[in-house]
Amino acid sequence: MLDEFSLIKSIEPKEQRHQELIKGIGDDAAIYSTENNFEQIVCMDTMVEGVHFTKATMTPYHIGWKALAANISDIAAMGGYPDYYLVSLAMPAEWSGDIKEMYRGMEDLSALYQMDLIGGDTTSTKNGLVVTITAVGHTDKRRHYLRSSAKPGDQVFITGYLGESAAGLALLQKEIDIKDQYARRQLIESHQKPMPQVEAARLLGKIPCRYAVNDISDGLASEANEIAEASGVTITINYQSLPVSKPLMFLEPSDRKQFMLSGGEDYQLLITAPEENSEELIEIFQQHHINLTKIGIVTEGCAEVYLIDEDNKTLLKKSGYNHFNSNEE
Ligand SMILES: Nc1ncnc2c1ncn2[C@@H]1O[C@H](COP(=O)(O)OP(=O)(O)O)[C@@H](O)[C@H]1O
Ligand SMILES: Cc1ncc(C[n+]2csc(CCOP(=O)(O)OP(=O)(O)O)c2C)c(N)n1
Ligand SMILES: [Mg+2]
Ligand SMILES: [Mg+2]
Ligand SMILES: [Mg+2]
Repeated sequence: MLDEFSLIKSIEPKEQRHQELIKGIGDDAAIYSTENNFEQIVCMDTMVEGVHFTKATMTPYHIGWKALAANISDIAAMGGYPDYYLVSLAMPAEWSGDIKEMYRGMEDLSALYQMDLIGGDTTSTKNGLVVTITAVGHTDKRRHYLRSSAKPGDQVFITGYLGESAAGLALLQKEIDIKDQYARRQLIESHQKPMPQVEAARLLGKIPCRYAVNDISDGLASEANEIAEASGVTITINYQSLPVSKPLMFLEPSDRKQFMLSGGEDYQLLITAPEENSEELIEIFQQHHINLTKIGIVTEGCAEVYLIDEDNKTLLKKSGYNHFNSNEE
């Protein structure tokens, strides 16, 4: 069976029928131009019981919050602002009492951005809750950021911290243990209630230059490879440059490395930007108190990602989450 990414490649249409379409399949969201000064952004993400959550890892409130957060994150990764969303529920009868709470989770997050819930669909299913959200957003004309825009000489940045969500999941599934209650709470919250990086993405627009952006849903290794592939460049990441959040200091170094590189569901942004704009970029993020860290560089070469850790330089493969091939390392 084809893995997730090969399957998606195999269904990509051969022709494009609307000339307004700027990007269809192959980025975080689709984007097309309109007659006014905006571009429209549309995306869809699904959460499936047993794959994205279980009753032990997420409450109904968190399922609602996170399903919407994943979609808003894809809009942010295009440089956009979220406006509307639609919700499709495939629901086993046992979940009917929990749906109100799920919508409360969505409502609380959507209120932060003044988003409107404008529709959806409801069906029954025999096994497992499935929540699919379509989100609609916009960006100013030509202020969208594609995965294919990275160029040799660019620097690579990350917002926030990586690995917290995967560590939170490992705690919830009792695969690891941390005694410190504050650290536990923070990691579990990162897993259950992630914050999409809309403000960070919009801040990029204050320094108009060429950006490639991807949000981290499948893990840094995977998302960096996607930018490298789409842009036809080599990306080199320095492991020692990755910021380590305080709660992650409680982990074994090998677990920490695995979570930070391949954990996924952090919904932080991976960004490349020209070197000449980098200083200004770091400054404006500092002014707005949003974490932005330089973690690597873009060079000429084929679509590859390398990881430097102390004196070792190794190929960093797409080792993150892959539906149908989730044990790939
Ligand atoms: N079943 C599908 N049919 C058509 N397009 C799809 C399908 N699944 C994914 N895509 C498209 O493939 C691209 C990559 O999807 P995905 O890996 O889910 O991105 P992300 O990790 O940013 O959510 C997106 O453009 C998405 O819209
Ligand atoms: C119970 C449980 N097991 C495993 C995971 C880990 N996990 C599931 S899906 C996923 C990746 C993100 O989901 P995906 O459907 O690939 O979202 P997209 O990349 O399209 O945004 C991860 C890390 C989880 N969140 N919960
Ligand atoms: Mg994405
Ligand atoms: Mg997706
Ligand atoms: Mg994915």
